[in-house]
Amino acid sequence: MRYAHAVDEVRAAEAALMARLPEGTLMQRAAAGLAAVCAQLLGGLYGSRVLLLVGSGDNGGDALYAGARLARRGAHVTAALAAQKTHPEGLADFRAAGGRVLDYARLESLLSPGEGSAPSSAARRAFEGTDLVIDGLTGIGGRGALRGLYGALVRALPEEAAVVACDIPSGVDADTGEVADTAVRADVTVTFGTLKPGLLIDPGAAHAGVVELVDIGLTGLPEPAVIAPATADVRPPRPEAETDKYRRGVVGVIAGGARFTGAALLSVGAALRGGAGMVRFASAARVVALVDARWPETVTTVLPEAAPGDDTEPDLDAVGRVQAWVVGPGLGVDARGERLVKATLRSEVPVLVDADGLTVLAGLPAGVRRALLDRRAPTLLTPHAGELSRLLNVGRDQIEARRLVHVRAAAAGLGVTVLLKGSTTLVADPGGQVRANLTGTPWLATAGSGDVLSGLAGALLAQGVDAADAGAWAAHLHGLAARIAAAPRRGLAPAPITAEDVLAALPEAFAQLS
Ligand SMILES: NC(=O)C1=CN([C@@H]2O[C@H](COP(=O)(O)OP(=O)(O)OC[C@H]3O[C@@H](n4cnc5c(N)ncnc54)[C@H](O)[C@@H]3O)[C@@H](O)[C@H]2O)[C@@H](O)CC1
Ligand SMILES: Nc1ncnc2c1ncn2[C@@H]1O[C@H](COP(=O)(O)OP(=O)(O)O)[C@@H](O)[C@H]1O
Ligand SMILES: [K+]
Repeated sequence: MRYAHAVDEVRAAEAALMARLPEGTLMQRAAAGLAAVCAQLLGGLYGSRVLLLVGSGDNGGDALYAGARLARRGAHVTAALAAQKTHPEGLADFRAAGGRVLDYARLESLLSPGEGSAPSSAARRAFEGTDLVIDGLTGIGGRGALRGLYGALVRALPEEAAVVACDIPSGVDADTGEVADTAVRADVTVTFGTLKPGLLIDPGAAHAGVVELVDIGLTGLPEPAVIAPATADVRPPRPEAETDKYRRGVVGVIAGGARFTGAALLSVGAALRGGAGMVRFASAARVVALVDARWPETVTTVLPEAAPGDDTEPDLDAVGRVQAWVVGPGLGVDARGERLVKATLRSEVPVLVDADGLTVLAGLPAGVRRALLDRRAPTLLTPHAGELSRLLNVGRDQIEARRLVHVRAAAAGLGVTVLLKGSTTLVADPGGQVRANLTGTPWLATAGSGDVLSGLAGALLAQGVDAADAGAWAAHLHGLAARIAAAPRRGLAPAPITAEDVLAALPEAFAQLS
């Protein structure tokens, strides 16, 4: 499990620890860890060229002390001072170690705009041949878009240099992962004491690269703001010797309609491979016929088409008993879809609402929606940013830029567990606990892969897994399966995949859990 704590909590824990330790101890621990990672990346230090980006705060102090350590071991280190005033003791130590200083005035003239917004050729020349950049512009104190020389300096960095960010890539909001404008793109981020949420959530996570945690002795941290399960933390139930198909859990899938049939096939397939003892499927005759043909192990029910004007509730008892419902993939957003979503939510078992089911929910009057979601059994909604945008009435771009805020708002506002899909999948429960998913690949952004996720999570719900774990574990397995499908053998470059490929790789993803 990886744990990420909010900035305020980190500061409080640091303050308590600093009060017990000689001054400067924590910064030395941080700098030692940072320098060790840089030395490892560089291989040989002798003759290597290192550039420090030094901001006005303690993040710059870490970079200066780390730079001094590398200089003492033979590296040529230059500190670009991007603020008029930088950490004085760190700077003194850096100079004493033989580091070269590019002071603020000189840096400012190097960065003075060349043609258009491109970095001036003077800055390009000055930074040419850099092997490694250490980014110490802003850490947990960074707020908003990079100001002053910071942005121009980041844009002028040589592309070929490796970049190590100190604590968090500058320009990324440590609490949320939001990026207002220019931000450092790091190969490695060396973070101190605990992870910060912005390292786990896009767009920040994509800027952080590999995250290395350095122990600085921080203790007494409260509950993390975000947790990210590792593969070892994903523990779906395993059948006991004397189990039977009913005891393992039966999942009911209601999916597909007049327009879409593929979603039903994918969702049912994933439910079957997700470890439930049985899958029941109910839909229109045409969809049922397809499911029967593709997945003969499914127990299917044809739901009678309602006559126009007939608004009687569908009879879910006719489908048989289930331990969880999945409703929505390819369902359609017409009156029939609405009646089916309402019927499942009125049941007393866990319900996962996905895809068209979510659009139906978004279209209901707020009071009706609230009453439907006010249920005792767990409810898990699995929107992508577009679906969440309809539920919250917030622009899709806003949701993608500020995932954490919006997934929390949705879970708290609707009183249910919400899994927000996308480049970072987040699962929030109404109490504010958030899980971030660490697996997956951008190749997963392919039509139908969400339907696989819903079937898989539904199967976990039917096996008695709580909504937050069902969502987080399903996302983890789904991401593992996608990686296996995209690069089936070690050393192969990832290739395009289909949702069917993800479905086919689910057994191997489960096998990786043991
Ligand atoms: N507090 C501690 O005990 C420790 C802190 N450490 C380091 O200290 C960092 C925090 O240091 P600080 O609190 O000084 O904060 P930072 O160094 O992260 O940033 C604060 C400074 O950056 C400026 N700034 C903020 N946003 C900016 C923006 N968008 N554009 C331009 N300038 C901006 C502020 O005006 C302020 O001067 C941590 O991230 C970590 O690297 C480590 O040494 C470990 C111990
Ligand atoms: N950039 C990305 N990187 C990794 N995973 C992604 C990315 N974009 C989307 N995904 C994942 O792909 C799946 C797409 O699901 P969804 O949007 O519901 O598509 P569909 O409705 O076509 O099935 C989700 O699991 C989502 O988290
Ligand atoms: K930084």
